[in-house]
Formats: sequence, structure tokens, C-alpha cells
Amino acid sequence: MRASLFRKLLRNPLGVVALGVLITIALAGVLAPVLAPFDPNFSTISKVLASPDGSNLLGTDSGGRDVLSRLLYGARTTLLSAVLCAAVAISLGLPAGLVAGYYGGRFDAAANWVSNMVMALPGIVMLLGLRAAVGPSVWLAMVAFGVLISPSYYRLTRTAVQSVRNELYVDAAQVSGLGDGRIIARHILSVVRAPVIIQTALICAVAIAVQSGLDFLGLGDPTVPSWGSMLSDGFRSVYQNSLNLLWPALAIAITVVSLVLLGNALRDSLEDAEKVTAQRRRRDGEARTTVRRRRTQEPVPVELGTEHHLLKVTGLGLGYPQSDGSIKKVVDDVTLHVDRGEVLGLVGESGSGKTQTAFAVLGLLPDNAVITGGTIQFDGSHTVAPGDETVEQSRLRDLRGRRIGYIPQEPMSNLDPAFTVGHQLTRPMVKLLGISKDEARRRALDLLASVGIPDPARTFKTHPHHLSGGMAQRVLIAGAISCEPDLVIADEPTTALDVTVQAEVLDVLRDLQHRLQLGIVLVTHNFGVVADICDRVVVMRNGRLVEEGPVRTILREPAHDYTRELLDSTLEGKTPMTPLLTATPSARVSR
Ligand SMILES: Nc1ncnc2c1ncn2[C@@H]1O[C@H](COP(=O)(O)OP(=O)(O)OP(=O)(O)O)[C@@H](O)[C@H]1O
Repeated sequence: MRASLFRKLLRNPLGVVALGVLITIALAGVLAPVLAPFDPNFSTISKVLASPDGSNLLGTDSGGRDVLSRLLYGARTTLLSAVLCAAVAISLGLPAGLVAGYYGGRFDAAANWVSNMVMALPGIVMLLGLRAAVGPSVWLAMVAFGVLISPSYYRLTRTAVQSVRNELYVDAAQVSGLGDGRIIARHILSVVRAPVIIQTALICAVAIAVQSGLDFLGLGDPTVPSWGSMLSDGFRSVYQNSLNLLWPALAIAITVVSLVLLGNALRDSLEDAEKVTAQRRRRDGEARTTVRRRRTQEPVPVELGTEHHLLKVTGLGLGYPQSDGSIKKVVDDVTLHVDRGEVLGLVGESGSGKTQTAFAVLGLLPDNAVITGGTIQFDGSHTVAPGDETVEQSRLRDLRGRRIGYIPQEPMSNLDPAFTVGHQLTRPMVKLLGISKDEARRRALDLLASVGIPDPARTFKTHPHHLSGGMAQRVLIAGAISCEPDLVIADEPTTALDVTVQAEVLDVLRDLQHRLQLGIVLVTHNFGVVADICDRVVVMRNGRLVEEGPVRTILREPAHDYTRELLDSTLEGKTPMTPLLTATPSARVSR
């Protein structure tokens, strides 16, 4: 929950009143030993059902006990039992919802089953059974009720997590090298916090009603003063002293109504905050992929061949299982390589398999993707070894962020709106490079300057929604190179930007590539971008490699009709951003 949510709540008069009432009741309960004139169980036999007087301000009950004192101590019992119930429900439902929503799979299926089963149990019957089995205990009853109500937290959290786990900024966080634990704590928990707080206000109201109901039925612990037992006592003596029914009923009603009003006010504040975020997200497009997470395994060492490349993809095939049991191949027998200081353009029309190839290198394929053949080697080590059917995440964990950077297509969706630019830039550096926060801050400011951000100090403190698309893309480029990677995969890094900004961003990339001797794989469908920045180009169509060679050769003399068509369609009527010099003789593959 952001600070603005609390500020918005303070602007809601009903929310403020509800919060004030609840704080007052809580204080009354906490200070009961000081405020209460009598012990709540102290009985004056001569003053049974007495009317209010100087010593018993609200009179006495049927046992001659002071009503005011019992009311104050009852606030303690009632509020504590609500807190206990909510704590039990949260500690069971929240972690289970987080894990099930984030990882899915078997845990999700099992947790769903358990949650459905618990929800199907008749709550009151279970509580009555527990009372019969273990005797009257407010606390045990509330623990049991917490367990019974925990599926509501589980479902809420699971749904909230599922709604953000495919956000690109979650992928981007993983690519920047953050572990699942940190991603959950940093990006996911911030999304579920607000709904959980709202839910807690409402659950507390329900818990108070249930606890009072049990005491009213005489099923509670008679030694513990509570509003429910006072209500029961007042009900029995309503004809002798009707006020004894009024006080606990008022206390319960005011507390429950305040909790419900607080929950509603929080929800209104959250909806206001969400409207802003949703507008921003709609503007920036939807998330497109899920990130695969697998168990740890040791990297597989390989014998370095003579043709050692920074990145070497050999005969890569990948596909997706279909309902008839077959596998639809989306990448087939693709072979390519990139060396340090080289920019490889991966070109092809939409759906040609460029992004899938790049995601296989990054290990960002969806869970159901199957590697049908081939290998991927990064700097001599297999990330996809011969015979692998999936990309083993443990082999990429130490590479992503540190040695392989990623610049995504949609800048805004890849920055978490909840955190400042500086926070998002420095966290991976502190974790991956082991440097101090101050050092990371200095580096982040240098990085922002190096990608052409005019006022790095200001941008550092800014939240992403204050940035333009071009600025956000520069921030992501700064993030991608922050840990000095050897290879950067840029997936259509300029597509979402207008033409002038595109040229500026390409300038930044070109400059960094020269200065840092980066190997870059640039995924694009735009030959103009290729002409501007790439050294070599691989043309793909329908998942297969069509043609490969030095960029100038391909642009001047495309060997394949498809390349010519692609060139005609993208360069028609346009002048390449850099003049195409005479082609340098070099090996070229055409298929
Ligand atoms: N999760 C998936 N399940 C099934 N097929 C998929 C999945 N993701 C991608 N594909 C298919 O893989 C093929 C290649 O997609 P890919 O995203 O690599 O294309 P692309 O060349 O990058 O195009 P674009 O520029 O439009 O992203 C497409 O036909 C696409 O429908």
C-alpha cells in the first residue's frame, strides 16, 4: 500500500471518524486496568442490577458487577479476539496465496483443494464441536475461526498475485537478477497489502460478531469479561434493567460498524489509487509472457570449441504442446552467434520467432514451452544443453542481470510504478555487485547521465509514471547495463517510441556498445533500425532462419526473396539512418 492510500483515507470523513472511534475503543481496552473503577469480576451482592449511581456509573449486572468496568475489560477481550482471529487467518492464507499465485502448479492445485474443503465446513457447527471437545475458551474459538476464515485471504492474495505475476516489470526484475523471494517481497507484496488490510477490517468485524454471538449463547468462558456475555446477561434481565442490554449492544454495534466503514473507506481510497495505475498500465500495453522458474541444478560445463562465441545458438528448436498431443514448432533449427562488441540484428515479420529465440536465450519462455532440439551456449557454458527440453533456470540465474542484460519493448510496463527510478536501479546493483547503497546511487546517477538523461538526480527520485516513454526506455537501458553485462538482448527497444526518440535511443545503444564492447542481440522487424546499428543480421521467417550475413551485404544484395520483400516493405521511400557503405566480403548463409 502506498503512503497516498493512507493520505486519501484521511481525506474521507467517514474513514477518519471510523478510525478515530476504533482507536478510542482500543485505547479504552488497553487502559482498562487504569480506567476501570472495579475489577470486572468483583461482585457486590447487595447491588444486583442496580441503576447507575456515583460509584457504579453505568449500574451493575445480575451478579452485582460494575457494568462500566466490564465494558472496558470487554473491549480488550473483544478486540484481542478479533486480532487473534485475523492474525491466524492472515498467517495461513497470505503465504499460501502468495506461493500459489506466484508459482501455480501443484501447490496451487493442492491449496485450492484445501481452501475449498475448509470453506465447505459449517463454521458455527465446527465452533460448537470445538467448544464441546475442549471446553469454553475465547482464544481457542478465535484460533479455530481464524483457520476457518483463512481461505478468504488465500483467495484474495492468490487472485491479486496472479494479476501481477505476468506484468513485465516482474519479468524485468527477474532478468535483472533478483531472486523470487525479493521479487515477491518487493513487487508482489506491495500489490496485495492494500486489499489484505481492507479484508482485515471486515474480517475483524465478522470475528467480533461471531465471538459475541458465542458468548451470548453462553458458550464462552464465563470468567473472561466480554461484550457478548454482557449482552447475554442484559438480555436475561431486560425487564429489571434494560440499560444492561443497551451498553454492550451499543459497544458491539459501534465497533462493527466502524470496522465496516473503515474497510469501505479503505476500498474507496484504493480504487482511486488503482484508477491512476490502471490508466497508466492501459496506456503502456499488457504483459506478454510468464517467467519459468525451476529447481537448482549445477551448470553443465562444455568443452570449448575453436569457434568460441559470446553467445552461440546451435540448431535451436522450440514449440508448444497442442491439445492433440503434437508440438507446434515456433522456432526450428535456428543457428546464430554473437561476439563481444558486435550487434546482431534478429529480423523478421511478426510471429517469425524472433522473440521466442531471444526469450530462450534469456530463459523467459512460458512454462509450457518445450525445447525440441539444439543448444544454447553463453561464453562457453551451456544454458541449454543437448537433450534439454526446458531452459534450466539455475544456469541462467547467475548470468541474467550480471552478464546478460535485457532491454524490453514496453518501457513503462517494465518499471514498477510503486518504486522510484533510483530504487529500481540501485537494488540489483547492491545485490548482484555487492556494493553499498551509496556506491550504487553514485553508479546509478552516472548511468542515467550516460544514457542521456538531462537531470539524473531528479530522475533518480522520480516515479516511473512521471517519465516520458523515451526517458523510461533510457532508464531501462541504464538498468540493463548497470551490472556491466557482456551481452544485452534488446527486444524491439524502440518500437513503443516515436521516430525522433527512436533515433536518440539507438544513439545511446550504439554509444554504449562501442564504449563497453557489449555484444547485443537486437530483436526488430525494422530494417531501418538494423541499418542504423547492426553489424550482422539474421533474417527469420516462420520460426526458421532464412538468411544471415553482414548487414551491408544483406541490405545491398539480399539473397532471399523474403529478405527483399521485408526490405522493400520497411525501407520503402525511406533513407537509412546511416549511409550503407560498400559491403565487406564475409560469409553469408542463405536458406
Ligand atoms: N505461449 C505461447 N504458446 C503458443 N504459441 C506461442 C506462444 N508464444 C508465442 N507463440 C507463437 O510463437 C510464434 C513466434 O512468436 P514470437 O513472439 O517469437 O514472434 P516475433 O517474431 O517476435 O513477433 P512479434 O514481433 O510480433 O513479437 C508466434 O506464432 C506465436 O503465436
